[in-house]
Amino acid sequence: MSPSLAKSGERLKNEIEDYHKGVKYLHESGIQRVPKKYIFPISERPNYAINGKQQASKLVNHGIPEEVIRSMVDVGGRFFDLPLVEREKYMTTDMTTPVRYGTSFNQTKDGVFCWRDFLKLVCDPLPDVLPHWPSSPSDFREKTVAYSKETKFLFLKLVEAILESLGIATKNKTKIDDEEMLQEFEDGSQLMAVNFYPPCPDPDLTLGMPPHSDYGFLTLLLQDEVEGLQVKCNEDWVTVQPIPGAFVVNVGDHLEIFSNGKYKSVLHRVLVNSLKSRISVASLHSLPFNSIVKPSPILISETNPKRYKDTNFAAFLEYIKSCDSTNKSFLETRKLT
Ligand SMILES: O=C(O)CCC(=O)C(=O)O
Ligand SMILES: [Fe+2]
Repeated sequence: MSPSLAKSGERLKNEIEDYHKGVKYLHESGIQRVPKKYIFPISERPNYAINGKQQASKLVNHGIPEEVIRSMVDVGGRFFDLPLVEREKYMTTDMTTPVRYGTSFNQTKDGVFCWRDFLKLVCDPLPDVLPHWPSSPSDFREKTVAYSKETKFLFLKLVEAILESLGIATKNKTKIDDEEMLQEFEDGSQLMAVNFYPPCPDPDLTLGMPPHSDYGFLTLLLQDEVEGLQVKCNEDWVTVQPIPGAFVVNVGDHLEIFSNGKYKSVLHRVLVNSLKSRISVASLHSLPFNSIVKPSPILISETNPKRYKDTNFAAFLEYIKSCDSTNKSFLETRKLT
């Protein structure tokens, strides 16, 4: 934990407590919420610009209708506008529930809370999880289902491109193995995190999210027009400028393991600001929950030995329950020396 976070713990503790009692500046200060209407210039032609050397890429021209994207940000914002009695129905420390409303990064472990609330939704299998999702706002499920389906489809397109870039699958998917592999991703897990960062009275003293990498294969991240996301490039933190309607594609730990280190998961964090609230929607995709994630055997040879241990979700969940899971620390435990 950085000293500035620890300091924020002393300075902001009372304000944070007030915030989690549901008071929040947002309702009292009259600060304008995220504007709800944008124009999203997404052209028709798909153009998947994924480059093996990049860890986070912005994806435009992805073909997801602008209305689906706009509605997701809008309905996500309206969920966080609900009275606390409505939101707190979904508060739980049980990480295995299909819906979880909470705060900070890891609520049960963080000594100092980050300036972020979240709603996490397990998206598969949809018929099982949907009845657990919030029923308020009344259009929440409809809008979120549409968004989760579109992002899943986009994820599969990206996986095809990534497998091809690694020389694992062929372009025309003529091999049975290729189809089986893609099927596994199709049956894979999807978790959505809707993040809400209220205006913070002293943004220099805290963070919206601490430095971390996402555990999955890829994250499709949608941010509204308020900046805050930063990725670590060499020694610098670089702000990822929001482009309306574009996705930030973050490589997660599972892809780093699967590619035996050819793709590197991206370390990222979120800054907050004193003026505007911010919303982001992260769609985390990976293999099925019970699958073993391991370096692809096709990429392993005598000259290119296996660099990561096999892992699974259970190991990850155990880890985050017991340790501080920031700074790519889980991935470090998976490395073979
Ligand atoms: O709010 C953001 O831009 C990033 C959110 C994020 O990193 C996450 O949900 O894992
Ligand atoms: Fe993240």
